Amino acid sequence: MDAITFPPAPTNEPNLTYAPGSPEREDLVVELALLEKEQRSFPAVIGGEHREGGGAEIKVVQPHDHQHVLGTLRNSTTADAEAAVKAATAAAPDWRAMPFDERCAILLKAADLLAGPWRQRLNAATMLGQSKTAFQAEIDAACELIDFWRFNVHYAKQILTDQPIANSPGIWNRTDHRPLEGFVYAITPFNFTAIAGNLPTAPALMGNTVIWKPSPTQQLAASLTMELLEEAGMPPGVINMLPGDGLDVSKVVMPHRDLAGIHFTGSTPTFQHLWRTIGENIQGYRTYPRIVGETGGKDFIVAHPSADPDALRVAMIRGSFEYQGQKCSAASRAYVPRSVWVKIKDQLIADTDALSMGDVTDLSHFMGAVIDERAFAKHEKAIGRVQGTDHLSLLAGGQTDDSVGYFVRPTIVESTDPTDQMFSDEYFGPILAVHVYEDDHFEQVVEQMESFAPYALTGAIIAQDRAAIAWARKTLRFAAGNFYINDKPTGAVVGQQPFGGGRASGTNDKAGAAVNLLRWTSPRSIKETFVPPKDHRYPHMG
Ligand SMILES: NC(=O)c1ccc[n+]([C@@H]2O[C@H](COP(=O)([O-])OP(=O)(O)OC[C@H]3O[C@@H](n4cnc5c(N)ncnc54)[C@H](O)[C@@H]3O)[C@@H](O)[C@H]2O)c1
Ligand SMILES: N[C@@H](CCC=O)C(=O)O
Repeated sequence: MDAITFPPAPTNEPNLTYAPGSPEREDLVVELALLEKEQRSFPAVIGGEHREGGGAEIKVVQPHDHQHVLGTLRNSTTADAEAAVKAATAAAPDWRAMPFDERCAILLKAADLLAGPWRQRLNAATMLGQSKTAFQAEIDAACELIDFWRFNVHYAKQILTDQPIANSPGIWNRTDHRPLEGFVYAITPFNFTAIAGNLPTAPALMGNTVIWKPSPTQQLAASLTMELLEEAGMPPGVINMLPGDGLDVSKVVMPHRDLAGIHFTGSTPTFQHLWRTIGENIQGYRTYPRIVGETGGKDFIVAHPSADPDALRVAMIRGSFEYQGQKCSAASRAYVPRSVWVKIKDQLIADTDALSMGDVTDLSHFMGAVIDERAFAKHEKAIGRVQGTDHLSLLAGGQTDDSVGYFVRPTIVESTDPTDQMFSDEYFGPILAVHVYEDDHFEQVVEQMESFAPYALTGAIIAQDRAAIAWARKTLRFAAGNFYINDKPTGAVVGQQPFGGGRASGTNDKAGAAVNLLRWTSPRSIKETFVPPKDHRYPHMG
């Protein structure tokens, strides 16, 4: 008989520092050298079998050194997708019948493997493939992914133990937290190894089988994550990974009768396309697919005249330029009162111009390159527009160079017009738009920016005045799913600041939290009557 058990209580994985001379730095350098030398092929994983996709070849390169090829993948075809659906369907009965504790143990083992022997391999892959610095790789590929796996086990257990609180005499009520009927399609972005690892495993933990389509530019770390999960004991067919652009995969998977949910993180247009496709196919599904998507942002920092100037300056630099601004949470618009602006402007520009950028295997850099040619071109265009626009002035950065890697200098643009597109459009890179306002216009500025952008992901208020903080917290209640007071708007920690946003930023089903895991269950209410009535007549009938 199964005992009632309690998995180990989760705590956040501590960040290692990679300071010169530290053992983690030495291990990381070794892994970087190994992975740089390898030229891998990245196969699909279908029903536990590793096999080359049948479509066009895509080279996976280092963004900061785009002639350096890390490996190649082949676009997955419709035939690959059909095989993956078959494998996910075949694996489902055994996986959902597997005791919950065993499913938990697989993810807890994966977390321990990542905290130990796999840590520097996945960090190195994330640095080389996604151009993250050692620190940015550590907080993502190591700590956040470990936290997702450990905290999800804790929250899943909470869900299973959530049972009806009332039972009429002679009756026992129970809730059966079933997995969904069908498979889940997990589609993941380039920018976070942790998100890529969480999106397929969260539904799997709840007993679902999954088709996972990672981003081609994150494929190195995605393939290693898949290997790690296999080592942790994830059975064949539970998570089926299909590399490539996903276009042919979606042709098969999106209209499939057994599509039970999509777990997506990426841009708003892609998510809206997927949602529309589900709408167009709505009559063909066995059950209504769950749609969970976390998408774009136009994240803000608003400073009040009482703001601490140094706190503001550091929040602007770190919040906007860490990982080249390629976090959905990155600050890309700031509203600063003139009295504070005059105190920080020169230092802010000097600090920004001094940020070192380059090959991330040189650990002295603050930043690497943007992810690919498309992102580079988008930034060149946005910066090019500044020169010809009267109300915009370039204060820092603006230089771009793609001769070796896709480098875009951290850029600050001042705009006298808070309705410029720089305050509404997501560029997803190192460009910060600043609007300087007169000190007595704080409330008008906040009311204007509250809904000027369509997004509502992250935002920050920097202020010392408690009444101003309280007012901003209330006025900006729906402007951000993650709201920070006197801090940068990036760096949410699992279990501490559950992450996700509303409006055009997504369905706000907080990653790494119970509300997210609930979306992958379909509860069944069970009522048992111990001594059923034997007479159909009611007492009032006499
Ligand atoms: N809110 C969040 O939690 C969060 C987190 C990370 C990134 N993001 C957002 O992600 C975006 C950047 O990531 P990106 O460039 O990888 O986004 P993207 O939308 O270009 O791609 C996301 C994923 O969707 C895939 N895709 C695109 N079309 C598809 C289709 N028809 N069928 C199947 N798959 C398809 C891509 O290959 C990739 O795997 C930004 O907008 C950023 O704000 C949001
Ligand atoms: N959760 C991350 C952002 C993820 C999106 O890219 C943060 O809070 O900075």
